[in-house]
Amino acid sequence: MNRKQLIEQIKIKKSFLCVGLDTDIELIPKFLLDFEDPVLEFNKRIIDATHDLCVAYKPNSAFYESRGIAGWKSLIDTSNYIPETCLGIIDAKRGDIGNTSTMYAKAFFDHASSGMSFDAITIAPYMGSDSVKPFLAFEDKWVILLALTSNEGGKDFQFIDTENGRLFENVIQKANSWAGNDRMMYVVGATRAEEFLNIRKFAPDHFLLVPGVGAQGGSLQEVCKYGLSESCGLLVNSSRSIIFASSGEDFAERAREEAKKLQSEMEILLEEIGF
Ligand SMILES: O=C(O)c1cc(=O)[nH]c(=O)n1[C@@H]1O[C@H](COP(=O)(O)O)[C@@H](O)[C@H]1O
Repeated sequence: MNRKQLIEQIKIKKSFLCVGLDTDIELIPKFLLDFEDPVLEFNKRIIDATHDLCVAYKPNSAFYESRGIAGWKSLIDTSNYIPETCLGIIDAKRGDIGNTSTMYAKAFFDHASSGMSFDAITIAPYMGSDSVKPFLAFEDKWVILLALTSNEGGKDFQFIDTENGRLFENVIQKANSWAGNDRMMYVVGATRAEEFLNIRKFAPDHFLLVPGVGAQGGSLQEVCKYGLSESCGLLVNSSRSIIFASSGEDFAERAREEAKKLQSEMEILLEEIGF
């Protein structure tokens, strides 16, 4: 899905919600354990219940890799179940020397090779340009670079002063020369709402992937106050607060209710900026 198509979906659905598929097999309703692939069954029902309310799904690969072969199979089958009207983001936080990055890119982007063809991948910037560019060599795919993360430890390095501002500002400025806003997004945690105004100086109309609303306590209103751009420019992710809203048989309906609450707030926020 390219930038134009993503913006179209945001307009159609009046939503910039990303549902995080952090599907912990220990937390899914017990009755699903009778299915051949309980995680896939869970994800399918979540997707069926929410796809008209969100514009992206983000499986976090840790929850799948941790289950070995069965987990990879759940991830592959989930990737192929994500509808075309939603951006498929694999949250893998990769990045390595060039030839290794190319293999990571093949793993998540090249359907003929791995059975998966996500639209976008989260990447750690620490190893620099030659660790990121192999992902950009795959046509029409997005890199979502970690800039300012939502966790407490994000402050350990990301706020260090450099001659080009703080390290996360430096990351954005540098990465802007690797690809435009049609191929590059940045991760900015919802718990850092006060920084959005500043980030928009460096990335005025880039899409920002914003995790941290819901279980981590970030505020959608605060993020939007400073973060919305003229093309919307936000994908706000929530994982646990949606997918684990109930541990009973009604989990998919409850997930829909939680997604609907966020979508309704988003609709108002989009209207306010005339989007
Ligand atoms: O790259 C991410 O998505 C990410 C970056 C970040 O700074 N903080 C963060 O929480 N995430 C991811 O976003 C999701 C947040 O999940 P919830 O806290 O359950 O909504 C998890 O998959 C995290 O790995």
